[in-house]
Amino acid sequence: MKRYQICCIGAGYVGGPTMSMIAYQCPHIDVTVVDISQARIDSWNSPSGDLPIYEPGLRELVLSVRDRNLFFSMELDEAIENADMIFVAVNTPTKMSGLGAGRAADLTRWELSARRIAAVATTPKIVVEKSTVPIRTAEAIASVLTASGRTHFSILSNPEFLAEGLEQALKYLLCVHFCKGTAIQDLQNPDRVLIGTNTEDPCSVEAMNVLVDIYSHWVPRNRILTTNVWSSELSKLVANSCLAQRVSTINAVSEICEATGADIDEVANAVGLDKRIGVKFLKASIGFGGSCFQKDILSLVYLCESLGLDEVAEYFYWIVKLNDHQKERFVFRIIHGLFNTVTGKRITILGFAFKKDTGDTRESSAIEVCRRLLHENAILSIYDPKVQSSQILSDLGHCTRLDPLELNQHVSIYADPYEACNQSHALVVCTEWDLFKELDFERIYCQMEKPAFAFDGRNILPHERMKSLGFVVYGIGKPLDKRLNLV
Ligand SMILES: NC(=O)c1ccc[n+]([C@@H]2O[C@H](COP(=O)([O-])OP(=O)(O)OC[C@H]3O[C@@H](n4cnc5c(N)ncnc54)[C@H](O)[C@@H]3O)[C@@H](O)[C@H]2O)c1
Ligand SMILES: O=c1ccn([C@@H]2O[C@H](COP(=O)(O)OP(=O)(O)O[C@H]3O[C@H](CO)[C@@H](O)[C@H](O)[C@H]3O)[C@@H](O)[C@H]2O)c(=O)[nH]1
Repeated sequence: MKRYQICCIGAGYVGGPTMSMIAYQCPHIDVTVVDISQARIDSWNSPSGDLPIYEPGLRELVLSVRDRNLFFSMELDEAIENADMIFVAVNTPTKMSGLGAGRAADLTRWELSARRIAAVATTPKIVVEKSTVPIRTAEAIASVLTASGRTHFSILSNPEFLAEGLEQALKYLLCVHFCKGTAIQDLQNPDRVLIGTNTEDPCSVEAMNVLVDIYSHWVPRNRILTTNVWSSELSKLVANSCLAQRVSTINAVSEICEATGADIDEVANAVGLDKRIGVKFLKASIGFGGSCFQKDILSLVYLCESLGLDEVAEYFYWIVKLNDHQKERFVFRIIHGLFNTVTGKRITILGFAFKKDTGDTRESSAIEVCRRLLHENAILSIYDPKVQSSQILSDLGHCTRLDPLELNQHVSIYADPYEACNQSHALVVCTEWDLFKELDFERIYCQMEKPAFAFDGRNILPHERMKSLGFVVYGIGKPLDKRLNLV
């Protein structure tokens, strides 16, 4: 009997991990992940397990199913034709030019994928929207797919809610055998899986049931929500906007704290203990990053503007504006703190990823902090335990437009945090890596120029201990150190 065949177009942060999980949980299904990037596919197939994405536990998961019922391939047409179900998990970044530039999601890759499916498929397919897309995309894609009239397509929306990094991604994706502790509990109880379909079309409902069955192999049935397609598409954008809105709210409050002497962690705790509010996503920071929040909020803003809902658009847009403001004011604190000039001063950047436990730098706040400091002629020493040097240089080259030679004169990347701190005027924490909490600050203090400054953009360092060693410490939303120059 022919085994059920799934194909996923897009072997990225979503396609790779989610398909690995389906393959692991459903050994009776063959899953083929395809991509146009040879480098990505080669990396997913790397014999040493040197995957294109760093995600704790992912390597073990992939190695346990790769070449059993999980395959990574460049043969798009073959995988599409063989598939019963096709997930589309290509990137949908913000448009950079043309109509809706800076707001609308760029659906070029999605449409290209749909056209490829339409051109190749000769047997009925279930097509699953895994990428985050604007509301009514499924409708547009249906027109592209059905135009050829060669076969039948059922289109489902199944937005992905996984968050990168250990705590969130593992809870959703990774299984009992690869991780221990609370992640197991969380894994067995993912918040929800959302499947949107055209409930008036019996074929679509049948397709939805097939997808529900697949998820039911490891997700409790009451956590699998089925809605109409538009609710599903909109829910994804709204979920990210709500999460980001919490971060922007607490970051706004952090500025009030600094102006008044209140402590942001105390306030967040007091507020979050109200069960109606909850403690999660109330950690003040240098601003949210990552490939999703800003892009998805802007997509929602664009939708509202297109619908003439200007006040609603403005409301959501302020989440992003506040985020930009938070990054800007963090850099101002550094410059003012260092006596209003950082020219020629060595500044150590601790962490470059957009959050801990990932090597992903997309929209990382560290990029903007570094860009502004480089603009002020600072010399940067950067350390991140997971981000490749080439990625850091590429991100900084892109945002500063400095050529590699100029960049090399201003930026050094270190594999050791202590070396990165040598002869530095200031430590700047951009990512909340756990290892930063455990550093030997006495040793670091001795290596640094005096006065030695620490600007903690994540409030993870031991501030009081560091102050007693002699550091001048700034924490987001923390009572200000009297030794900080606040002019
Ligand atoms: N990263 C996350 O944590 C996350 C979580 C939930 C949802 N999402 C959404 O999922 C989608 C994918 O995000 P990602 O982070 O995996 O992106 P990504 O950039 O990591 O991966 C996308 C992949 O698609 C490939 N691709 C692009 N066009 C293609 C085509 N025509 N044919 C074949 N392959 C093609 C690219 O080469 C790339 O490898 C986005 O819409 C994103 O908003 C991302
Ligand atoms: O209290 C908090 C929580 C988060 N952040 C920052 O917010 C950003 C996003 O964090 P997080 O949401 O944990 O990571 P993502 O991997 O971007 O995941 C988000 O974006 C994904 C892509 O759409 C969704 O699937 C997830 O549900 C959603 O959490 C990061 O820079 C975090 O440092 C804070 O500053 N304070």
